[in-house]
Amino acid sequence: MSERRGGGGPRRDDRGRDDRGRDDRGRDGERRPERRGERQRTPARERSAQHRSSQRPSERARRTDPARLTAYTAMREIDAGAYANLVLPKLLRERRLHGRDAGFATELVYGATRMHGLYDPIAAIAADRPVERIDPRVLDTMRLGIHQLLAMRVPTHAAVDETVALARQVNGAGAAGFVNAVMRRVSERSPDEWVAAVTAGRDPREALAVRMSHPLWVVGALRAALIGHGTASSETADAELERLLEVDNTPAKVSLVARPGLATVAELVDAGATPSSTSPQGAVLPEGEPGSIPAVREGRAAVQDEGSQLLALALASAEVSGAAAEQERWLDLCAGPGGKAGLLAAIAIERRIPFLANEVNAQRAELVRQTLAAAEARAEELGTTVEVRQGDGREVGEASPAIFSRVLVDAPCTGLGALRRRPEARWRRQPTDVAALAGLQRELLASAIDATAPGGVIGYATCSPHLNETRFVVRDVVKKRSDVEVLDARGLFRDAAGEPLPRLGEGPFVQLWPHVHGTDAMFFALIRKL
Ligand SMILES: C[S@@+](CC[C@H](N)C(=O)[O-])C[C@H]1O[C@@H](n2cnc3c(N)ncnc32)[C@H](O)[C@@H]1O
Repeated sequence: MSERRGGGGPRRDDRGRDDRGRDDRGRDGERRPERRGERQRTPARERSAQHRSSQRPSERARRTDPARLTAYTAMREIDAGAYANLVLPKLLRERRLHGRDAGFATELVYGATRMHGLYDPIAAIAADRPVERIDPRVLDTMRLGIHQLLAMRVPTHAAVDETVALARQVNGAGAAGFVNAVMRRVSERSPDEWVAAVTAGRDPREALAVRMSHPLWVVGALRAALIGHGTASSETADAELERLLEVDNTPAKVSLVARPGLATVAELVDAGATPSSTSPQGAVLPEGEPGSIPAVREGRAAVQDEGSQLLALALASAEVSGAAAEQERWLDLCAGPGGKAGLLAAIAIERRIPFLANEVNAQRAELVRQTLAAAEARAEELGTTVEVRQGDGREVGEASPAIFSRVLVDAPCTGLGALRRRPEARWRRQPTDVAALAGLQRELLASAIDATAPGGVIGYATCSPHLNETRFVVRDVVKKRSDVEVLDARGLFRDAAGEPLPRLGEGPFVQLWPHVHGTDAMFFALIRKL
């Protein structure tokens, strides 16, 4: 699209650039005021000034509120590659937005980012042009407006007026007229009518992908995973898939873990959390900032998905025998940023077992050090060790063969099991990523097996249920070796009351699901070294 501004001076497209490609906008894309005397008024500027004076002052001065402006800035940064969960809290802090304003901006950014697979076709119909022909900045404004109109309880007039005010402020007056027309058209139909309009004529899988705002390849991969892990049959897969996609579009609750020996669930409950029914070490924070809880601030507790807690607890409770049992030593091969290492290290320390966390990336290794600081201090008190090492996990098996009793490989993966936490992730991942990670995942698992002492156990985990990152990796690595056996891991997954967790798949592996267990879709395989 090129919504040109009129007049004979430098023409500006709706990217805010003039004919010479100069950008006259600040970080928000907001127009910077010209310095006094910087430029003479051209006839066109004169006309524009006359036009402004015929506008109602309320219209002329109309600026949107800080929450919407912050949401727009976050959307632009996400478009440039930022992560929503990092950029938004930073902007909220910088702009001192708290409470309801912060909540509103968060809902706008997360909702508009997550749902633009549905909103873009709606925008295309309302704008009467493909979204590829709408400037990305203007499209972000529209996505925020459509989310308010179709998914939030913002009154229609406020959603339209505020979106137009935002467009005028950040996209320019020409674009604001265009946004106004699109918002009015969107407001003429109900959400259901829009879904019917954008899915008409599509095959059922594609219609589901658009309605649930997921890339088609992700929908296909998740359906295959539901069947391949034994969670659904081909008859029940579609209903199950729909529930899964719905939960992917629902903000995840804030789960906390009390690291054993450092904090207790009771301490988290005293701070306002409720005990988790899923994890014996877990609690759920209904509202408020986790960072305001002393145990979290001090690294004795942390924010952690209950699925991650369950698999760390499962690895810690698996039986080891032989040489591995004689001298226990634990390894987390791919530890960054340290969530599971934090829980495993705390358990190891209580049992006076040395713990090593390995991570290839220097920055992430530093995060692991920070995460384990409280555990390290406790280890010193109890005369044991917690170490962090930066290095390639693929080399550990050869460098330190057969010395660890329990090894976790929480492999780098596509993260398709944690889409509800990362609104932009579904749009960034590509089917080629799965193949690109395949070799690394196999090499890391093989190295972990080499590093494990006879009688020891290896836990292979991913936060993706994709069959190529889970079952097929384990199958391929195990079939090449005669020194391992796959164990049935299901019995090790127990809820907070100690009862077996239901619906873990057909075994021997465990596949957790957000719509079944309320956790991320974590995969876990338990392998014994013979
Ligand atoms: C899924 S994350 C691990 C998450 C972590 N276990 C936690 O709970 O916080 C995978 C990690 O593997 C690391 N990684 C990637 N390639 C690696 C390699 N060759 N050796 C060791 N770590 C690697 C990544 O940098 C990333 O930090």
